[in-house]
Amino acid sequence: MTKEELQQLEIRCPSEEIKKQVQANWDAVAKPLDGLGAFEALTAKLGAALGTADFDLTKKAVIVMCADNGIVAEGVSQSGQEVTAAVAASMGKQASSVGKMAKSIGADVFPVDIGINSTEKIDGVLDQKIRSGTRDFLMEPAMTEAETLAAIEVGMELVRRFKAEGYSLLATGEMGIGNTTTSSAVAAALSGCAVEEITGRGAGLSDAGLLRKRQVIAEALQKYDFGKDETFRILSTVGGLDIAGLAGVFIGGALYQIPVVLDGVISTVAALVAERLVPGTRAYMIPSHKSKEPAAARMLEELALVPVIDASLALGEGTGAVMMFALLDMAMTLYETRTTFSDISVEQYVRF
Ligand SMILES: O=C(O)c1ccc[n+]([C@@H]2O[C@H](COP(=O)([O-])O)[C@@H](O)[C@H]2O)c1
Ligand SMILES: Cc1cc2nc[nH]c2cc1C
Repeated sequence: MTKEELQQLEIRCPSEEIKKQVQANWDAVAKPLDGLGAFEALTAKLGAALGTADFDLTKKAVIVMCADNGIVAEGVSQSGQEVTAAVAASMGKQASSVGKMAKSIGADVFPVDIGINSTEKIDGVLDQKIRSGTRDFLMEPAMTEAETLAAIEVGMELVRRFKAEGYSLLATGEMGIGNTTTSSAVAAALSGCAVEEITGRGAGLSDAGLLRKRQVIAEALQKYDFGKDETFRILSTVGGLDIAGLAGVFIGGALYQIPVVLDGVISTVAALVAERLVPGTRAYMIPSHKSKEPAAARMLEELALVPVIDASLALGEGTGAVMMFALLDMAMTLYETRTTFSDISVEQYVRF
């Protein structure tokens, strides 16, 4: 796929009719009108994306893009790149946080090596490595155009494959030391927001570390002098293989009409990248939580998506998205087994 082919992809609009039908089904449930709040609108969005008001969300999976970031050499994270491979290995055994949470609700986790800085194959992790970590973006662009496109295609292809395997809802997750630096840099460039406003402590940084992280991002943004609409150049220059892969997952979700749940700041930045590259993609996005990292709220605003969980989560891996899976499961139980006003012989409430 070339950059031009990517930007010419056309996204089908989800059906407004089905959205209305789901809302009508909710209105028939014996409960106050709009009683389930955002979950009514979100399930209507899910039905519309899936093309039916009788949808089933039983088969769910999280795609976790694992990759390293050359910018870690600049002292922007508390640990070194070796931690990415260690956590990915734990994920491959379903022993990391996301594996445990997903198991509790019967969702599947697919960790993907899209760019871990190691030459070893990791058990339980899909090998889709584009390269062993990106370049240090303070010195040179993190990725080439070809690497960026290849990572986007990995994400798109995984969605195609999981749809064929019968999944009806996917979520995004990631693991990669340094990826809150790449995400903050992309977020600042896409939004024009000040670096100090958008950059947080990631997995845990001292005051001096945070100062350094902000300096590094500010220096890079000055060096590359992006325009806000240069999405692809921003992604390949200061982004990462995980962000590009996740952007591919969102684009694949829209193309193959499978809704995709956002997770934390990295995933939310990837979502905005996807929407800017292929407009219309956001119609297939389901927000989950507002990460503690300040860039997340800003990106959600740009996407006009309102998350239902606000719990200062800052874990990544897709954990917040899996929490959302659990909440959606509860809403779906009510929807699928609905007890209606007519079941209890009460006249249905009308909308004014
Ligand atoms: O999801 C989030 O919002 C989030 C916020 C802070 C940290 N993280 C996770 O922490 C790692 C990145 O932290 P850092 O400090 O190395 O940039 C990466 O593996 C992320 O999954 C994730
Ligand atoms: C241990 C650890 C686990 C993680 N999971 C996601 N990001 C992480 C960062 C660290 C450091």
